[in-house]
Amino acid sequence: MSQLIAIEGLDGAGKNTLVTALTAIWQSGGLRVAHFTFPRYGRSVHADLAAEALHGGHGDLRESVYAMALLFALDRRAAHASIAAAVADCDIVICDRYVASNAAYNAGRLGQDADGEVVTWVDELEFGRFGLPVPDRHVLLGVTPEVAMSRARGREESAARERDFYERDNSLQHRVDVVYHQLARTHWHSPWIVTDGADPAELAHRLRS
Ligand SMILES: Nc1ncnc2c1ncn2[C@@H]1O[C@H](COP(=O)(O)OP(=O)(O)O)[C@@H](O)[C@H]1O
Ligand SMILES: Cc1cn([C@H]2C[C@H](O)[C@@H](COP(=O)(O)OP(=O)(O)O)O2)c(=O)[nH]c1=O
Repeated sequence: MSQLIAIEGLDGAGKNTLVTALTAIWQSGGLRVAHFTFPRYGRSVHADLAAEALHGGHGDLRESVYAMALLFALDRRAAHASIAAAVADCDIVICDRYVASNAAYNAGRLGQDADGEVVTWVDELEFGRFGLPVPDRHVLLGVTPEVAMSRARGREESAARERDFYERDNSLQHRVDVVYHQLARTHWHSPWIVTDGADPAELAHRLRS
């Protein structure tokens, strides 16, 4: 039976690295794996507008928490059919960021907890109104904000990839971290595993068991 898995964590936590490792492990075991990365930059106008806003474009767009959240949600809505097709075709569909990113970042921005208003709004919009599939499992790559921010800084220097408005905001990263751990503790929508990502082989096995 197909499994939908969401990998969550702060900017620079190592999600992309972990998703690549998990995908390789499962594929080498003969499993059919599909992978999505949100935001879908270059493929979704909503994702591109959000990225441009996070780098200073589009006036005061980024000041609006709900407008930014809506752009990220519309990006996922446009991927709905592709996700459903992947779930039908593959053994595992893994998402590098998914709906919980919108919950954690926007609760963090508003200083709310995981049981606050904006998390309920994201839930009702994306899983309710848009009908996006609920992940079978969530993984929180729960390295500390200090580790994640130092990796994001390292990436900025080595890959000439400028950090955006959220990545530069240390206190936002700390608040998002708190909400992510609240979502994980309460197993928001499905069981959550919190990991430091150091042993992808063990995690790959655990996610299949
Ligand atoms: N386990 C790890 N230990 C040390 N560095 C790591 C680890 N995982 C990722 N990195 C590095 O940290 C940076 C951010 O990793 P990345 O996977 O792009 O994070 P994310 O997708 O969460 O933003 C990259 O430069 C990557 O090489
Ligand atoms: C997918 C998603 C991302 N975000 C935030 C998290 C990140 O700080 C920011 C950009 O996403 P990110 O994955 O960090 O993209 P990149 O590092 O490749 O630019 O958007 C949301 O607030 N909601 C969402 O639904």
